[in-house]
Amino acid sequence: MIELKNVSKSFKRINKFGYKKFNVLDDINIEIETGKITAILGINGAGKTSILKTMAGLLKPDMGIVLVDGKKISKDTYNILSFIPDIDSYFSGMSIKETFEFMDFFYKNWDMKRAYEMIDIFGLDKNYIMNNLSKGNMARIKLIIGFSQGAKYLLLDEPFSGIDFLKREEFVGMIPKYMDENQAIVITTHEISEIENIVDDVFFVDDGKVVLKINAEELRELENISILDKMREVYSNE
Ligand SMILES: Nc1ncnc2c1ncn2[C@@H]1O[C@H](COP(=O)(O)OP(=O)(O)OP(=O)(O)O)[C@@H](O)[C@H]1O
Repeated sequence: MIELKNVSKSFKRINKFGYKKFNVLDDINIEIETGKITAILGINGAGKTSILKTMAGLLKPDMGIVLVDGKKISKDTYNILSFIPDIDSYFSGMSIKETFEFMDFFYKNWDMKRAYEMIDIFGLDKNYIMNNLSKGNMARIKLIIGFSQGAKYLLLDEPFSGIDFLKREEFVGMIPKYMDENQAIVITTHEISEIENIVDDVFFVDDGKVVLKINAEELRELENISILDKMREVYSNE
């Protein structure tokens, strides 16, 4: 389990009066359970990426605590967390094959068989050069890298940006297909409709706060409404 307990983080922002502190994360409490796909949902600037970076140990909270399997983030926890960022900054001059070889060297649990299986499914060629990839193919490679690192916790920041409408269903379907039961996947998104069918827990984030947590199954059973409807309800009450 990943636990964020009373996590707060602020940055300084410059304005005409000088610097002003503003809260990016404000007393966040989140639990990520294994065997589940969890979505962190919110509009632009809500704090989704900051939450993911905090889970990955890349952003240090000013207050509160982050526990991964009951332990504070350390070198040991890095091996069980895989953070796939929104930006495409991978190894620009390398081919896909060379990128995989680099990953194999770097990550002790790298699964080369899985990586090649996934590029076949996506119809990619291992000799493609990374910086020539289209946005959609880069998104696919990032998903492959995430799933092949063999990490228990896979943190995917906006994984669907760049994937066109027609291919999204196939792409989204790969996530539960490749997920192990003792793994947990966290996805940030502002478009819940595309993952509505695969997600278990959803944390609605607004202005650095968790404003609602729902379980997708319970929502369907108890309220008989979709997550998208719930999202409209939450954000229209502002
Ligand atoms: N290092 C930083 N320094 C200053 N401000 C930051 C920093 N990182 C994030 N912010 C600000 O914190 C707020 C939340 O950013 P964050 O990237 O977490 O939001 P988000 O929900 O992921 O947004 P988006 O959907 O646009 O990616 C934004 O206002 C952003 O400008």
